[in-house]
Amino acid sequence: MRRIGLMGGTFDPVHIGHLLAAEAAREAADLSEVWFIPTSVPVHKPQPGASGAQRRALVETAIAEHPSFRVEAAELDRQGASYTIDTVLELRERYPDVSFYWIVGSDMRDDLPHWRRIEELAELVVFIALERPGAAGEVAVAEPALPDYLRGRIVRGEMPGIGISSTDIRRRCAEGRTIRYMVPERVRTEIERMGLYGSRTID
Ligand SMILES: Nc1ncnc2c1ncn2[C@@H]1O[C@H](COP(=O)(O)OP(=O)(O)OP(=O)(O)O)[C@@H](O)[C@H]1O
Ligand SMILES: O=C(O)c1ccc[n+]([C@@H]2O[C@H](COP(=O)([O-])O)[C@@H](O)[C@H]2O)c1
Repeated sequence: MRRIGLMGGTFDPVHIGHLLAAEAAREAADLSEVWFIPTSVPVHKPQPGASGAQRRALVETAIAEHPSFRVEAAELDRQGASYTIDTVLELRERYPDVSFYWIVGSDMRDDLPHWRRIEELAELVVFIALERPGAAGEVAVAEPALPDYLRGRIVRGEMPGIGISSTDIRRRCAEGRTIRYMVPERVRTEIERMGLYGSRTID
């Protein structure tokens, strides 16, 4: 069975933490592909500053050179609240011969018990959790604290800790500060060209 990783995120904007997490997950679980899934309406955080089309375009730009990465627009096409269970059920119907893995940073791993229909979701995907500096779960021993339905359903992947967040990038843009090397160079120039997050050209 083909093994596909699903990298869900708001990507407001995509940054190198997302890209490294996806690549580390690909290696950790021997995935043949990783599909990036931008949310339409995130269910647990403020609404994005950039539109779905803008966030998707930036992800397309960021992953263009990776032969095994692509964008899956299921959540943007569906619109409304982006619950992962709905996305996974839809993808399983469209791709019955695929094993799906859902990729998360360690901050989200600890949040998993609060996700909609998580017991059902944990039967449909294996989660791959990547360490994220500053996340509460970073130093905790995760497995014993997990509810039964998540035991054995979370694979840990290793990646160099990247203390970058979309929040930090949006703030930097608004303050006219550099985001060079925090995002791929073409993403940076696109953000400036579109004037996103209050950015202006700082070259
Ligand atoms: N630096 C990072 N290292 C590892 N995983 C990350 C990192 N940044 C984000 N992730 C993971 O990528 C997924 C999507 O994250 P998201 O698009 O919300 O980015 P974010 O930087 O957390 O955004 P924001 O700052 O707006 O909350 C989540 O599972 C998150 O844990
Ligand atoms: O389905 C849920 O209940 C749920 C709750 C929190 C987060 N998620 C998903 O987790 C992914 C990462 O979320 P975020 O906010 O870090 O972009 C994204 O695809 C969200 O839709 C999903």
